[in-house]
Amino acid sequence: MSVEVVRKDPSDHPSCTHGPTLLFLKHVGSSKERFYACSACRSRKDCSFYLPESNIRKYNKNKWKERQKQFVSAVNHHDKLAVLREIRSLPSQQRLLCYSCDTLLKISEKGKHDGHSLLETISDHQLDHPLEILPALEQDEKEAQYLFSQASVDTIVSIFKNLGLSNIICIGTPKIHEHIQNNCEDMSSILLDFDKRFHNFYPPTQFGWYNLFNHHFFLQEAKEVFEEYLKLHSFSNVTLIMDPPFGGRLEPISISLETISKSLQKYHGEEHNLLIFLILPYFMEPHVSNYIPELKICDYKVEYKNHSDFQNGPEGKKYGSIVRIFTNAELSLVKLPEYGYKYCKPCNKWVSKENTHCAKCNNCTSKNGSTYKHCSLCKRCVKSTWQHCKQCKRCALVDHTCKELEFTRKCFHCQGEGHKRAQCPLLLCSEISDAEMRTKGGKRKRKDTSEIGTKRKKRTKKMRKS
Ligand SMILES: C[S@@+](CC[C@H](N)C(=O)[O-])C[C@H]1O[C@@H](n2cnc3c(N)ncnc32)[C@H](O)[C@@H]1O
Ligand SMILES: [Zn+2]
Ligand SMILES: [Zn+2]
Ligand SMILES: [Zn+2]
Ligand SMILES: [Zn+2]
Ligand SMILES: [Zn+2]
Ligand SMILES: [Zn+2]
Repeated sequence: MSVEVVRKDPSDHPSCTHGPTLLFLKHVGSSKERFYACSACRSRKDCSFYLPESNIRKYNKNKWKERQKQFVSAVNHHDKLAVLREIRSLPSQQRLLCYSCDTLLKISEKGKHDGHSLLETISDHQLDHPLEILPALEQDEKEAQYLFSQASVDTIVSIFKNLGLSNIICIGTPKIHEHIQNNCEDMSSILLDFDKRFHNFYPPTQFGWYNLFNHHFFLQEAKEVFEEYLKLHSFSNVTLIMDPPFGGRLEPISISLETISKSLQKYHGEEHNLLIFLILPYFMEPHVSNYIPELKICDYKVEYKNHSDFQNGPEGKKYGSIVRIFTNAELSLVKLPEYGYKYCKPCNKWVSKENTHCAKCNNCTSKNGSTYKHCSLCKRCVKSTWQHCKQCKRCALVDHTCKELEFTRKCFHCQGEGHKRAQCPLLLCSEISDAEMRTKGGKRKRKDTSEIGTKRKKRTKKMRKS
């Protein structure tokens, strides 16, 4: 079974509470099913919308409009801003945050929040750094909020500075936004994120409640503010950085990026190209080349604070974080830290220090962060742990089963070439879940994350422990 997203602008699709739905195409054996489902929530317990394309006439637009209204009614950004201003005027001991109600409070209101989960005493620093007091949302089917390490934030911001980029659209990158707001006087940023808790801490000019899979703004005003941001800033120094939730689909992301790029061109001329920094695991490269071919992979290993697979050093994977930056910025100008990286003259770009230049391939060929070796029979570089197998006529792991390899030239799951099922980006989450189960000595069992509506175990707590 496999599920694809039909790559088209979703703005005329039926909407759930999270904006226009996506049209999915499910193959089961030789039969196909086309249906609309939520763009943001991969589990039906988070959003129940499901409508076969053939039943489109049964879509109850008014019912869903009403639900949308209700969904956003709890948020009035201007009221939240007024509360923030009042809270700022109080001494820190008189400030509270109610996690249960998702609101800042004065100490005099505490009685109304009896039994709620409260944070008492909030410093100015904490009000300016909400990520230090908001617990990361780690539900993989929805938010999957994994935060960059400070070293990665510093590197990314210094890449922007080197390129003369000073106005930054932060989509799903609250840490970059927070850093710029607090530390970079000569830069501006606007955060677009699905996490509505940021309404409590940023004014409408700095935060918009947004769904990146359908370019949907939950509040009309946020849409207007964003358009104004695009209008206001000169094209040459605007850039966009996006770190989508883990396992998020590239087809809809590529459409949202196109929409933003066109909007910017509308204001500043068609000759310009929006600079994009998209953060994804390295093995998404074939998919990125497919959907957003102008983005090239940069060797920088993006590190996260709260996910062990995305860390360098002893805590992380053997060869460091698996996450990279994909960008259409000129790679020769994307300068990486001297510690851990080097400039490769023939490639005219910065690469990880383990990545050796292969004269035969005329490239720095490592993908996973280890040093690769050239195989003259395969005529390409391969992982150093691989050896050429005469029977399979290709390089493979020393202990592979030859017969198995024959069947894995194409990915079993998405039928794509260039990776096997185990590396299939669409199965990424379940792959990690598998690895986890194996290390825990559990039985190997794979689940399909792209399967809409299947019940998936919450792994968030487990992941935090691992
Ligand atoms: C993997 S985290 C990235 C955080 C980033 N590494 C940082 O430190 O700033 C994904 C982010 O995307 C946001 N997000 C999740 N689903 C989203 C959606 N459908 N639209 C927009 N943002 C979304 C999450 O709230 C979270 O902030
Ligand atoms: Zn939905
Ligand atoms: Zn409360
Ligand atoms: Zn090179
Ligand atoms: Zn080579
Ligand atoms: Zn070989
Ligand atoms: Zn073999």
